[in-house]
Amino acid sequence: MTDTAIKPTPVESAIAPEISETPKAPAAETAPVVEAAPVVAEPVPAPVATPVAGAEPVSKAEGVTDAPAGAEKDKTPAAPELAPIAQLWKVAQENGHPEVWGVTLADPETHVPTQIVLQKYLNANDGDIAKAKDQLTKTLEWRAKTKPLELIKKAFTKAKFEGLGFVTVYAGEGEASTEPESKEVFTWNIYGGVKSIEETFGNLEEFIEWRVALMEIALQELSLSTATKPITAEYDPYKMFQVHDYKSISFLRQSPAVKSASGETIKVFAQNYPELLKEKFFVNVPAIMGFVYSFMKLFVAAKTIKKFHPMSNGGALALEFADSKVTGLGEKLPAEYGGKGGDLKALGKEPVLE
Ligand code: HEM
Repeated sequence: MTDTAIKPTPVESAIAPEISETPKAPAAETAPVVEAAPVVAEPVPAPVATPVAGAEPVSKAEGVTDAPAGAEKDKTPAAPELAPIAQLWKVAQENGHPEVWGVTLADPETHVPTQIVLQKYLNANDGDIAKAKDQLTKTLEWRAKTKPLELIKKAFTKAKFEGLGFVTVYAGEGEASTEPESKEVFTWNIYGGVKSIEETFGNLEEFIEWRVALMEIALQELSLSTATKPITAEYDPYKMFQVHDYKSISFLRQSPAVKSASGETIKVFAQNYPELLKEKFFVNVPAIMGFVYSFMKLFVAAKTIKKFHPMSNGGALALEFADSKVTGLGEKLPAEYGGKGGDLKALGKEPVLE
């Protein structure tokens, strides 16, 4: 990272008791990807091992498991177990909620977008199928209840949320292809722009709905529903960058409203949006507020924290993207983040405001 990265102040033990009211987020969003371990499932019909049409076949490690060792010794041959992805598909079918992240779920053997969604639940849980099933079930239940796609159309109060959240997409010159590597999706949270903590964070449910709407807009831009490349435990280009900008925050204490809004958002996102974060930058963090970083980290899974980059100078953000496959990504960012591109108000999408 750049030399603008600030060092968190070691105050965790001093503030640790404060967090007991908020449960620690599950290790979901950024669990390191490992090969999915073969899992013995209840006997069910064998999957049709057709490769995904028009795509690289899903490798055995993350998609297909052999019959359990010793099965052939049984007198009655055991029905072959389902591959982990097929088991997750069964969970989704049994649950009945038809979509996740804008993808209408279908048989992952032939439907790449569904393979991507289900594989992310496996990756988020280090290939642990029981945990992946549990997390997927909870997501399906949450989506059925929350109806996140409808929140994209819902109008939020301008006075509370205007200018606080944007989604931008940057594609390379002449790279407007369907390749996931040819574009980068960013969500921006300009929490430094909050005018009144009570207004923005006071109604927790409304804040979470607005935050979810922003995430769902970003997911639409990621366009998993048109994806053509299956992912594996090691390869997953369907992720986004997130930026929190704390420029000119006018309050130096974390109010209870901010604490519960951030705690609840972290929990909801870790549970329902796993494996969608590439890297997260916290910019314009006043040095005096380094302690907040230490505090926030207490809520977040260790694997997710590895993707966090606090920076005191927002103008240096563009330098962070020199390695991007999108040519000149840094230059495309708004000028206030060190690029030469249009500002967020001009280029970004916001949740609907009224
Ligand atoms: C006092 C003003 C602040 C407000 C209103 C605020 C607001 C929030 C909110 C609402 C979240 C929930 C997650 C999200 O929206 O993506 C969050 C997360 C977070 N904030 Fe802040 N924050 C403030 C200050 C800071 C400061 C100064 C830092 C230091 C870097 C910081 C670091 C973090 C971290 C590390 C997370 C966890 C992010 C995640 O799990 O993705 N916050 N903040």
